[in-house]
Amino acid sequence: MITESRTIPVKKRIAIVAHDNRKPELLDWAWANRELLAKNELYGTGTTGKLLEEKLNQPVQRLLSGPLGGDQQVGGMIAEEKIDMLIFFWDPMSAQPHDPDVKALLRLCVVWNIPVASNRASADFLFTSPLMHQDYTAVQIDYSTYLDRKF
Ligand SMILES: O=C(CO)COP(=O)(O)O
Repeated sequence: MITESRTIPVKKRIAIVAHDNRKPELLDWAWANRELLAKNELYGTGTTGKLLEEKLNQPVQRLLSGPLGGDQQVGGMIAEEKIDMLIFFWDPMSAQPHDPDVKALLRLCVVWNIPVASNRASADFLFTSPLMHQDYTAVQIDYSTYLDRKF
């Protein structure tokens, strides 16, 4: 099943996303981790990206706002192997109008074996991993057998 691998470089391309109720928590976490964030390449959905850029005084490549397609853009970039890691503080207490997009993004992270943090503790564990400071070979599962079914 495992057919390929890809190298996640030292300088990681990190997508950062937060729903509105969790933006303060994300910004707190980002400030506490600003030194390591500065060594990596950041991408963000519209509003999250703007707030991060202001808070960190570091460039963040901004995509569309989540409900307007930003989550789907991040998912597309994951499928094109342009994102290495996702920090996504999603809201467990409120329904989102673009819930299918949120689910699709989280699904693609599993498909492409992308490390994901959805809360502060998991983000801390990722960011204190020695793998943050070295190349990492991530295996890639070959899901094509799922698609080869004969009907
Ligand atoms: O809705 C989002 C993720 O699902 C985030 O979008 P914004 O960063 O534009 O608020």
